[in-house]
Amino acid sequence: MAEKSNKHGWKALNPNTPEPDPNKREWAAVRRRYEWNESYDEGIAPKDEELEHELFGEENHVLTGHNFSKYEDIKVTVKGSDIKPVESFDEANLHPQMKENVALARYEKPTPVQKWSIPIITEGHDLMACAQTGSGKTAAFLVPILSRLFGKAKKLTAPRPPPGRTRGYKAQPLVLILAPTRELATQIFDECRRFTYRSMLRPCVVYGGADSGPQKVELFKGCDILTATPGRLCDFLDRGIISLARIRYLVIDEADRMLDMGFEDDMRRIVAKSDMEDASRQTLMFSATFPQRIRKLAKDFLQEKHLFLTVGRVGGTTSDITQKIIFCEDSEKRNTLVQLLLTQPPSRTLIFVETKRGADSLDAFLYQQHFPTTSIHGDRTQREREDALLAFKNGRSPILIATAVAARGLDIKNVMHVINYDLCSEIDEYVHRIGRTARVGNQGLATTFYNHANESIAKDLVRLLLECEQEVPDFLQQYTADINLNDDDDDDTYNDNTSYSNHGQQTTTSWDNNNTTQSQGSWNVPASNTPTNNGSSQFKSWETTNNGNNYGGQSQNSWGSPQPPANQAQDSWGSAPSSHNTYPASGQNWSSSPQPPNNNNTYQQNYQQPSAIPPPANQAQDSWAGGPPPSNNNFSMPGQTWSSSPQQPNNNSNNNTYQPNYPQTQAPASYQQPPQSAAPYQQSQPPYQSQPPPQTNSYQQTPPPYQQPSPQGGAGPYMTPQATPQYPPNPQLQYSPQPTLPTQQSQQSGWGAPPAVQNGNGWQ
Ligand SMILES: Nc1ncnc2c1ncn2[C@@H]1O[C@H](COP(=O)(O)OP(=O)(O)OP(=O)(O)O)[C@@H](O)[C@H]1O
Repeated sequence: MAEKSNKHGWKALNPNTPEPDPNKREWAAVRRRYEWNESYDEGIAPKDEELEHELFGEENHVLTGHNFSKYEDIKVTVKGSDIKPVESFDEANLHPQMKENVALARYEKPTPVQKWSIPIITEGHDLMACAQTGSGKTAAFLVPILSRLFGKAKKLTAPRPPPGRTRGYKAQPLVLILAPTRELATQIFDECRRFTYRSMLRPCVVYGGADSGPQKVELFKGCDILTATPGRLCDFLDRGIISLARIRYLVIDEADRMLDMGFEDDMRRIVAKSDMEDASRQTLMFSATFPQRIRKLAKDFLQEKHLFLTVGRVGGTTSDITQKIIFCEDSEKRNTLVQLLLTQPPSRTLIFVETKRGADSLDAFLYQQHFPTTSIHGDRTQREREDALLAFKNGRSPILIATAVAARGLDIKNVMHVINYDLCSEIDEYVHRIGRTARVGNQGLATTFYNHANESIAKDLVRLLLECEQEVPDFLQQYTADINLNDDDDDDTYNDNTSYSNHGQQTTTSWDNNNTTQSQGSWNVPASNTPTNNGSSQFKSWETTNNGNNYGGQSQNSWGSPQPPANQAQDSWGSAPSSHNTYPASGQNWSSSPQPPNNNNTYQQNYQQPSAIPPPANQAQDSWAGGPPPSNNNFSMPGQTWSSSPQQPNNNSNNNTYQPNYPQTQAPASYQQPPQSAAPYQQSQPPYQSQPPPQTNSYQQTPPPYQQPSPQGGAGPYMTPQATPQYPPNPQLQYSPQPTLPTQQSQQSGWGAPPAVQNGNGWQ
């Protein structure tokens, strides 16, 4: 969406960048790559200055940040073999052309994942590697693979067809790189263009949504390194346009996503049912997150003696991202977002929403508010998606609103701020989303709008905040109690137990009618939802569930985490607890709630302990419909009995209150009265609050005047000069103290004050 006008300092960072000419736009697949000529001698192919500038020009690439050296401190583990890491690219024994390309890319030192994966891949091992977002995983596989192939290219590559004689010709790549999104596939293709510069190897990309014609034309010019999204690749395999018979390296990027539901059939088609040979193939998997159940599944694709490399905790994130969580009801999100943008120096900002419609509607809203926005999501045409990304990259639209389609892998210079307008339900997705900022040692800010609908992710989120030494806001403090940061889930037991545990914790406490069960939420799986073995021995996944809800096909719906996503819980897990219900730590009694139990139940420590413990609302709904609680349901603390209710518990569980003066005549004989001494559970018990407690650094009644961000403040070369805001933020809604983005200054001097949360005017 084009910029409307600049009323508040936010404008296109590069306002003069022209909109793409619709007649001249070309697909990413046809971007120029180095074209080897048979007359060249290997090793001394001539330069192509224009292409070299396009591929390696500084303006297009993320440069290392101040904290690059902090990578040295991250713990690395390798399971499977003794490997000696390389400490420098010089030590890595790279092909001279690769050395030169690495230098052109300005890579001075390898990142940890590169230090280890270069020797692992060079020595011929299969690999599953997990390292933080933005830590150079793409080069970690491309550099050693291509370097090894450079010397053998003549021998290994398929002969090119004579021009115009492509009938019956099949592209036969040596390397296949699979990626889950079209944008990521084209980005990896761009990296391939860089690292194959002046070499004999020719990279190509195939991905859905774009014309297949130009992709085919490129394939028929020669394809040695193929990056693909699974759907389009399967299409080309079926049509006999591509053969995988020559594949030497299979790379599965974002492997946890690729092996999850949605891609499973395509992955089987590509790996198991194509002409790709197992014996001559080295398989490499990379991601920043790798839930245990996927690791187990991944073994089907790897040699038994594969290595497992982890840099930091699996699924962890970098401390270079300052993470801020703001309590914000849905109805206040737009308001909050505008104020948040107004209190930040304009800079490249990525806003994540949950739905495609939500993306369109927020895009339109911000545009009305004169913000230079654009959006990317699965319902936009591929042209629109590529244009949106380009506008975001070149600064014409420095605010990009995106769905999960942009969560993984995208590496865009100077994304300074990621805003989770809608928080996702899985922590791994959160890790990928916020990982679009703070790459290779740079700093970034991630702001997340949180409310009761997000409670299913709360504990994982708090764990991540604690692990990265981030501030845990008061309204999330309750989740800190039973988090043990030493409780690492990396233990890769690969056993055949298919129970879905909480990030690898093996204990799954089943849900039962006795709510004194205290573990972090698991449940008895309804019979029709049990994991099924749908084919191959290892491929155990959740199939279509009851109630017509199909949880296949979307990663956020895969049941990797122990709690079903909140909004689906009510559909298919009628008899299971809602993920809104949070249960206190082991050894604790039922902790109390600042508000009466309802569908958004949170149970906070400081609430006065009721004597009888009410069941969470929708548990009650199932177990207690139509009558008083049966005697076998004991919801009380040890040693106590269930207190009675003033009215017959009814089907509408939200109205059920359980108080001691419930007429005994309505209770079955076995139903027990509470002990005389027991205090009743009272609805009016203070401190009832419908909103979380105000923050200590909260809204000031008399805020200081709006401070224009300092002119030096800026996100680097793409910063706009600051204009006097003609549209200052509403002081009633202003953060205090002012939050700051990581400007060059603050990168050196540490962070500015975090965003505060104010409690007036419905702002929470
Ligand atoms: N050794 C290095 N020195 C400097 N920059 C590097 C180095 N290795 C990679 N980079 C740069 O770091 C950025 C991030 O790399 P890359 O996109 O491969 O990260 P990633 O680990 O795959 O991230 P994600 O998990 O988000 O996909 C890229 O711009 C890349 O060019």
